[in-house]
Amino acid sequence: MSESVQETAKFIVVANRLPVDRIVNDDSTVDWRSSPGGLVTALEPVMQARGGAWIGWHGAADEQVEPFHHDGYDVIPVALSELEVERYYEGFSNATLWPLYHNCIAEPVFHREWWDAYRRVNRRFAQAAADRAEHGATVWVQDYQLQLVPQLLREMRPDLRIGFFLHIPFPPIELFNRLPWRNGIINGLLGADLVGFQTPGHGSNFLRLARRQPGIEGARGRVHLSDGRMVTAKAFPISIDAAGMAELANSPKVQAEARKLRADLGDPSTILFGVDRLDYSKGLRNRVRAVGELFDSGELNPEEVVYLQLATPSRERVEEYRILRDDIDLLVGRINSKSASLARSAVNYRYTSVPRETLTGMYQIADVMLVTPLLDGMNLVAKEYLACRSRSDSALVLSEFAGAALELKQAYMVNPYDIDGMKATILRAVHDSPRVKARKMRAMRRQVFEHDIDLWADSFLNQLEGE
Ligand SMILES: O=P(O)(O)OC[C@H]1O[C@H](O[C@H]2O[C@H](CO)[C@@H](O)[C@H](O)[C@H]2O)[C@H](O)[C@@H](O)[C@@H]1O
Ligand SMILES: O=c1ccn([C@@H]2O[C@H](COP(=O)(O)OP(=O)(O)O)[C@@H](O)[C@H]2O)c(=O)[nH]1
Repeated sequence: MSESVQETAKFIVVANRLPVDRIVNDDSTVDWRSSPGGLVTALEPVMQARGGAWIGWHGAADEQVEPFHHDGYDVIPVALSELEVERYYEGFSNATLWPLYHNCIAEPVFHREWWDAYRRVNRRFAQAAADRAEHGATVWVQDYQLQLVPQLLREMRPDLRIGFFLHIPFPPIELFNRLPWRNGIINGLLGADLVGFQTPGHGSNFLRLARRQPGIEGARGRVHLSDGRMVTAKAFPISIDAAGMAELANSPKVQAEARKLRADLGDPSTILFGVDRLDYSKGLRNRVRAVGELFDSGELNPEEVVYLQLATPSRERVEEYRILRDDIDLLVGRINSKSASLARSAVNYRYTSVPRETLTGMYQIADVMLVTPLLDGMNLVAKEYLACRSRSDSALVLSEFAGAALELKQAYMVNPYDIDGMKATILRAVHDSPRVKARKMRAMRRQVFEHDIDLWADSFLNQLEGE
């Protein structure tokens, strides 16, 4: 395969994020770092297998970066100004749409200038795809930051096959209809031939709204537009490269890392583990409270049990995320000040991201994995744990409001709003017999290995290309 960047591509992914972030250091030197979040984890192996071009923002403001070749595909950076980062990314995407689509856990903020920036930036992404696509190419647009791209791209290039996948929940009509620009968003999405969702419920919410648009009729997962086009909406639950992760987990390097991590934590008899972007949708406040109360009451003994929680920095300039960071610092500090032995802390909390090998090592030492979002499109962390941890005496505590809960039915299921219920379930996950845990793990691991990222990409793209 050629190592130089191609002028055009017959397969293109368009996402707000590129797989790598450009970091400009204080001394003006430049580093590239792996981008945060599950979207990148999921799409990287798809691009490595298929080749083509990935169009996205490189994570730094006011910087023009030339296209480059990376891991078997072309990376086409789209530039954003500082004001666009503020209004399109932090504003409309992450202070309007993100809370609105996550059940208004935080109050969505509506500003007309943010919407204007969102439209302008969506047009830039659509233009970049139109310029790069071969005649008849397949273009796969990703996520809530780019919901206008399908329609804009179709106007520019009617010859293309256009797919769209939403990684986060699509809200019920009563919430979506608060959005002053709701028709713009629905029409934007209807520019695609196929719109994919994480769960059937999200797809039905979208179809109900689409059918209310003038001139649109629909039945059985499809809508017919007045121009004769047909748009299909369907669930395609996203997944991970399960075999690749298992291989990494079993490598001598990660095994050694796991042993060292366990020793560094003081070799406790039980390790509870959580890893999340520091986002209010992930339910960290309630999770930390629940575990803290278990330490307080002595139901978990801090001499024997450690709770390791990694929170990866996310959207740090958005108000709600700053407040959350302070809240978690405070909660963890309180627990440790009460229950810490001199030798080690009950809660080992790290506000950082870690290399893939280290994270894999952490999954390996986690006796009980805590995944308790208030609402989550899918949650790949739950699936990664299952792929990496082959020991049968393991337990996954999972929120019923994560998309993953529809597939991982044998998990220790919790309502993350019910702190007492969560405490009882965590204790069950710690104390259940190895036989009970083994049965659950076997069934869930089978599900993850049989429904991996290749199956996700193939099902979506085969359907799109057959439409
Ligand atoms: O790009 P950021 O603003 O730093 O945020 C990171 C990503 O977060 C979201 O991830 C979602 O996608 C996952 C994979 O489908 C899914 O498991 C998870 O439930 C979602 O929250 C966001 O949707 C991405 O666009 C961001 O890149
Ligand atoms: O230090 C870290 C912490 C997390 N992750 C990855 O971030 C992704 C989180 O995806 P998920 O779907 O659980 O949630 P999102 O952050 O996308 O909402 C997973 O693939 C993790 O392996 C990572 O690469 N480094």
